[in-house]
Amino acid sequence: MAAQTIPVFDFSAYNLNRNTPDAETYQKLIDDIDNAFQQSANFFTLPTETKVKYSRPDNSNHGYVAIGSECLSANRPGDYKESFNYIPLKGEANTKIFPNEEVPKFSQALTTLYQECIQLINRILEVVGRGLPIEDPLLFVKAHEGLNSEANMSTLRTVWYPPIQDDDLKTDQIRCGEHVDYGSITLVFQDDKGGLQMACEDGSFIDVKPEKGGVFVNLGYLMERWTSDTLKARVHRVVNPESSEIKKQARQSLICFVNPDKACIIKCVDRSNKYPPITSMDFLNMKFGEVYQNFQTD
Ligand SMILES: O=C(O)CCC(=O)C(=O)O
Ligand SMILES: [Fe+2]
Repeated sequence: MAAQTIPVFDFSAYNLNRNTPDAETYQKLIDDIDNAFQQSANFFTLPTETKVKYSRPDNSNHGYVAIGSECLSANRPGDYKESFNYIPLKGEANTKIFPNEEVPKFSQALTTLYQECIQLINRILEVVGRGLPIEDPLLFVKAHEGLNSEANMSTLRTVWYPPIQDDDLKTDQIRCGEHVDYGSITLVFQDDKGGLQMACEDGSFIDVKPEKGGVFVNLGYLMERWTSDTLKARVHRVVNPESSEIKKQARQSLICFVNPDKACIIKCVDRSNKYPPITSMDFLNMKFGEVYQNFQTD
C-alpha cells in the first residue's frame, strides 16, 4: 500500500465568492495565535496552587484541567498535559473563571482567537457541505449558528505539555493518549515541538508536522455519525519526544473543538437513519462522561 500522507489544503481556492483574507488579516491571526501561546505560557508557569483556583467545575467545560486528570486512552495512565478550556458564557461569567489578576491579558487572548476561529470554522463547514451530496450545502454552517453564545458548547482549549523527565512518567504515559475527537470538526494550532500523530488505515501512525501559519483540521465522532460514516473521524495522539533536548521543553497547542449548537438534532444527512437522531448536547454529554466522571453540562 502506498505510504499515507496528511493532505495540505489552501482554502483560498474555495473562496465561495467571499474575499480571501489579505496579508494583513492573515498576519493578525498569526500574531493572535502567538499571543495566545505567550499568555498561556504565563498562566501555565504559575504555581499549581494558583492554577487550581481556576479549575473546571463538574457542571461546565470552562476552566483549568490539571496534569493526569484526563485519560483519553483507556489503555494508558492519564495524559501528561494540563489545559485551560474557554467556552463563551453569559455576561460577567464569561471572564470570571480567568486568572485576571495573575495574567491580565489571558482572557482577551483566548476570546479574540475564539472569534477569529469562527470565520475559519464556517468556511470549512461550508466546504464540507458542498463536498457531500446533500440538499442544503449550508446545513453544517446553519447547525453552528450559535457559535460564540451559550447555545453552543464549542471550546477553545489551550494545552501545555510540561517538560518531561523520564522518572516523572508512569509506564505507558504519553502526552496525549490515542483517541478520536467528539464533535464536528477540530482545529489544532501547534507550536514547533512536534509529537502529534495520526493513525493510518493500517493502524500505523504518521507525524502531523508543525507548519508555521498552518492549522490541522480533524473530524470528530459526531461528524462521522452525521454523515453515516462517509466522513471518518481519525485516531490521533501526542507522543513524548525522543530527543532529550526537546523533551526538556514544554509543548503548546491551541485547539478549537467545534460542536453543533446544543439543541441541534443530529440526523444522518443521507436519510439512512443508520444512527438514531440525537441532540448535539446529549451526544457530547455521553462522550464527555466517558472521560470525566460526574460530567453533566447545564
Ligand atoms: O495537542 C495536540 O496537538 C492535539 C491534542 C488532541 O488531539 C486533543 O486534545 O484532543
Ligand atoms: Fe484530539
